[in-house]
Amino acid sequence: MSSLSASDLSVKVEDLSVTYRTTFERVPTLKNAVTRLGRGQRAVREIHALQHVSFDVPDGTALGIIGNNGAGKSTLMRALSGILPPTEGRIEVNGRVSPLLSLGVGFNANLSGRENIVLGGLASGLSRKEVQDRADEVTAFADLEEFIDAPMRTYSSGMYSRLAFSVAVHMDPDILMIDEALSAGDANFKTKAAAKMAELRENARAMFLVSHSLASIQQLCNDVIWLHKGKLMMRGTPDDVIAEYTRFVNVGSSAVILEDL
Ligand SMILES: Nc1ncnc2c1ncn2[C@@H]1O[C@H](COP(=O)(O)OP(=O)(O)OP(=O)(O)O)[C@@H](O)[C@H]1O
Repeated sequence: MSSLSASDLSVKVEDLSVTYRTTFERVPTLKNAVTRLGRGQRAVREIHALQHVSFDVPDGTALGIIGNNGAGKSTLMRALSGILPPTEGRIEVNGRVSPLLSLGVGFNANLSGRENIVLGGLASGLSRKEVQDRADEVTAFADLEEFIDAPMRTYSSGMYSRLAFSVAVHMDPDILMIDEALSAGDANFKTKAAAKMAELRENARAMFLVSHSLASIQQLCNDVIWLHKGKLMMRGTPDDVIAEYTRFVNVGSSAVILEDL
């Protein structure tokens, strides 16, 4: 039985840890090489990308996720969207989550943009007909009419991101997950994307936004968590958390510098 109350919580994260295990070839030292006759040695490296993170997300929350490179933000988004199973702890999600295509998961570069729209839509739980009905709108929003039948490997990174964003926001998600969406595309697209997110915020149960632009976080979110080296450092209002984070990284409060974090 879920302990999540359908009426007021969209997401509950309890004691979540995610550990990546990678193996690598250890470079043999001369002595090792001689005694082990030059055989390479496999070693396992564990990366504790998230460590005992807990938080609740009430309906109506636009949650910003901030933190330095490698803090665990994308890992958290992957775990929330169900792509990555928790190593420990649990995640309860109440509603349909938008596909996380902007992370490079879900799109197949050998297929056309149009075929990838269908894949993304199916991944987010829509029927083929529902997705096909929206394909033109998705394409138009991404300004990709001319290119939509070309394989995605021929797209620029901006075109790729615009399509990812457009698919994510047109699938009527209950929970909208956006990773670095504001850095997708050019200035014109950024403005359009920000307006779309503000509109969706009204309808979606919750929104998660990972961004290095603290100005965007401040503008679009009403709640913020700050991750650092896999740990939850702080949860609070955008003003409070951004102030603490800025103090932590010791850059002062110049808006120009804030934008560059
Ligand atoms: N597939 C993976 N395999 C192994 N380690 C990984 C993998 N993905 C991420 N990591 C590691 O997990 C940690 C958290 O990475 P993550 O991408 O979640 O951080 P982030 O906060 O999103 O960073 P950024 O701001 O640079 O995007 C990092 O130490 C990273 O090297």
